Amino acid sequence: MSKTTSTARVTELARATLKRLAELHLGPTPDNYARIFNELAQGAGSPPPAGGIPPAAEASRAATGPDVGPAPVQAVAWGPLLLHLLGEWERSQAGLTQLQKRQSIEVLGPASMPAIEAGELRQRLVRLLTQWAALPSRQAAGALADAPRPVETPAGEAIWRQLWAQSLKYGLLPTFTDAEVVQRVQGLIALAEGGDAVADAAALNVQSRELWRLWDARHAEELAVREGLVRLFDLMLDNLGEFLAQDHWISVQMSAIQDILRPPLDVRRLEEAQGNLKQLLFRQGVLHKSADEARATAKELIGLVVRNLAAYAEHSAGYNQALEADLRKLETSDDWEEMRGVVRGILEQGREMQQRSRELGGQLELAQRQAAEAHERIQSLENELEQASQKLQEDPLTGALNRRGLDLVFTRDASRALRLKLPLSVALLDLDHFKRINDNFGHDLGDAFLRALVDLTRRLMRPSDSIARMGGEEFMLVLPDVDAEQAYPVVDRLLQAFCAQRILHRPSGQSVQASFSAGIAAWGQYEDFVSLYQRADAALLHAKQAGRQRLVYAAPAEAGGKSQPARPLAR
Ligand SMILES: Nc1nc2c(ncn2[C@@H]2O[C@H](COP(=O)(O)OP(=O)(O)OP(=O)(O)O)[C@@H](O)[C@H]2O)c(=O)[nH]1
Repeated sequence: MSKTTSTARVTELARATLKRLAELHLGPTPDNYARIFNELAQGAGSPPPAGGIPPAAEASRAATGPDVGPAPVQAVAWGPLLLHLLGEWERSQAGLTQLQKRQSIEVLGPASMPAIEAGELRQRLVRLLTQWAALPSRQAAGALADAPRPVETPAGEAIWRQLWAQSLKYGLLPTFTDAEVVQRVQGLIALAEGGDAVADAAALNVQSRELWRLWDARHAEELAVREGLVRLFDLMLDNLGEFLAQDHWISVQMSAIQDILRPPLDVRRLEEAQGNLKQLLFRQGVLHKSADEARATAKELIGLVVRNLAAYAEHSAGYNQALEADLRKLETSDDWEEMRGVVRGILEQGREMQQRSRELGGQLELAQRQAAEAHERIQSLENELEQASQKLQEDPLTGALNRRGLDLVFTRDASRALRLKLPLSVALLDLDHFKRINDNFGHDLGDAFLRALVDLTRRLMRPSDSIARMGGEEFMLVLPDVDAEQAYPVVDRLLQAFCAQRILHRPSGQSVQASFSAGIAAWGQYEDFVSLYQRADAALLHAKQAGRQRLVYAAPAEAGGKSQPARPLAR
């Protein structure tokens, strides 16, 4: 066997090894590589490579490339894509000449490449590589005959290098932050763009592979770390939230952060939510610190008063004892001089006591004033803190609770109902023909009706009742202490007041009226929220189907939470 033939075999074996690694979803580590290479070499009757991994192994997974077929084009990362391009460029596909490959790349439009958008370039590349990858290799598997290497023309080489440089510049470079990787990519772009084509081709090849290896290692590790962190963070929040459940504002923060972490993680949503949360946390942090300081001041004042009172009590106890002794002396003494001395002493001590109590009185008054101020400050800070926390639970348009707020309220009211064995009902409200109102009079008027409903609810219902916006024009009322029959007149009163209320549409001068339909459901003890919501929703649907502007009872929870033909009430 000639030296050239042996080298070609090893190269082919290396390529087959990489393919096998990819099929088995094994990482291209030296150990995995050596094991598979040996297996294939034994199968093909070739000796295992001497000196570890042969040069072709450096192609890593490029020989097979990423699974560009089924993955959405946007999801294909540039790194694997470019490696795939390298691999397919080097592979000899049956029925595809190197000239045809070069022509396909020319068609990608490298001449106008600077004008091509990165996404468009990626799409074109993916399409092309999918076609190339579908073609079998020119040699049958296991046949390790030499393949004639197509000869590169200088023009083809130039196009290839240009495509490579543009892909790196517009596709890969913007995705890196790591300084070392960025530097390497820039070096590679410079190499691909200029210089002596023939002399630099080998360097370009080697450096591209090195870059890929570096990128692959960093990327895989970074991904694993990020996923692990999110999981860890989520777990921590779960436990911390429970642990701190009694601290209302912290538990609200926890649920807000968990909302952000809920997949799919969308970068824009993540950044927006992080921004809001940061602001809120900062604000709450400041308020908390001020409240703590005010509390510490109040504590200090109380300590001062107690210390003064103790000193005063000690002193007055001493005064009383001295007074008793003087009085006894007065009773038993016949000596006028002695008696005068005793009386003088008593008067002196009395004056001292008076002075002391005046001082203490002044101190007490000051302390009392400061304590009252501190108390007021604590209260107002705590109110502000509460309001800041509530913002996280509020729908910004109407001021009704949002879904998170509803979760908290429902959990609170349901556990209270369970504890006190009291009923609890909900009503699911949906504005009628709301689209028509929006379409005819504009969204501002639509919004005004949404706010009007929430305002009316606040005016007409008990302070313990709550209203939450479920989304769009759908709201949920949570009514503690009432069953469905008792909830009916309450919701009916709201419906009548809402229908009677007209809102002026200034541009047309029309006064517009709206209505809603509702499904009323009594909570079955231990029933979960989803089942309660579904029953109320089924009743709401019946109310809509029966003509709107009406209330319908939901099927009882005992019926397994399944809706039954609803019982419309006379209206
Ligand atoms: N003004 C305003 N409109 C909204 C808001 N959220 C959702 N909507 C609109 O509410 C309308 C709801 O329309 P549909 O779901 O067809 O319901 P509908 O017209 O009320 O019909 P029925 O419920 O069957 O009586 C849509 O046009 C939404 O765009 C909002 O915050 N403000």
